[in-house]
Amino acid sequence: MGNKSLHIIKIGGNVIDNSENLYHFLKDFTALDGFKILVHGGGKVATQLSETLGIEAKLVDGRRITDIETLRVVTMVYGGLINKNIVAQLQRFGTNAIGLTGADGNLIRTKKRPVKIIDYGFVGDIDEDSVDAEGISRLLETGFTPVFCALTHDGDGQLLNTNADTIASALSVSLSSLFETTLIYCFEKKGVLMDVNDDDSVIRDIDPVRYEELKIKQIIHSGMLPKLENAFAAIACGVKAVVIGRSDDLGELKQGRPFGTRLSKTS
Ligand SMILES: Nc1ncnc2c1ncn2[C@@H]1O[C@H](COP(=O)(O)OP(=O)(O)O)[C@@H](O)[C@H]1O
Ligand SMILES: CC(=O)N[C@@H](CCC(=O)OP(=O)(O)O)C(=O)O
Repeated sequence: MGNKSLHIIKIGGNVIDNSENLYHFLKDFTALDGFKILVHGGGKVATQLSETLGIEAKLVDGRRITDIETLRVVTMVYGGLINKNIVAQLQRFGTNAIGLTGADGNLIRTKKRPVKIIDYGFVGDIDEDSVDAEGISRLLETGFTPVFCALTHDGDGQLLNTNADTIASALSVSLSSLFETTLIYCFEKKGVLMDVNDDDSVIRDIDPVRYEELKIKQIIHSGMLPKLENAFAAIACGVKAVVIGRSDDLGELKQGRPFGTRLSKTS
């Protein structure tokens, strides 16, 4: 593990969809010290545009079935609309952002998900060789702040749709060999909650044993399940810390105040 600190921060569709939240988040992101990478989703916006275009959005366990028409939509939405807007806003705040898919610079190469029971279409699965940590490190050292969207490629000319939480986790694992890496998942709630409707019920620490209990009691469900699977996979593979919290509260981190839910390897 390197001794330079790196924050990898992922924002989801609900943050991107709200221009005020996005503005505040990007301002706080700019204020964070050290090396930084931003990863964004945008599933909500892609679903909205698909429906406007008369293309039915199909998701199984939070993963989008990406046929050729849907791939065109997500390429426009993730790689174009959302990515370029975020980059332009970060430039306004003085962050020298560079917007990337995994195809750019061959930085994230994936394999099309094999068809088992479900055919996910043009969805890319990340493996241990997918991320070019050295290439990303060179960008960071040159002064750029990479902004990755949820698109990767197979090296054979095909763009693939890859879940943004998984990209953030894979980047953090791979870059842990070069940096002391913290992975932060930002979304619209204050953290992992005991009651999903009560923002004052943040669970401050979760280890794998507690996670299993919370799953059985169905306190954690839907989109939070793959997020936590990705998060635990990251800390098991050398990522220094994983935190899940509200995008609006990112400033608390800089102030050293409690922020969201922290995941730990053991209790
Ligand atoms: N215990 C929990 N605490 C907080 N959120 C939860 C919990 N269980 C399920 N969720 C759901 O998980 C969602 C976050 O996952 P997801 O929609 O995939 O996030 P993102 O916005 O990053 O894409 C929340 O909007 C919430 O509805
Ligand atoms: C394969 C797959 O499911 N890809 C995701 C990528 C976007 C994403 O992850 O967006 P959020 O973080 O906003 O959910 C999708 O198309 O929904």
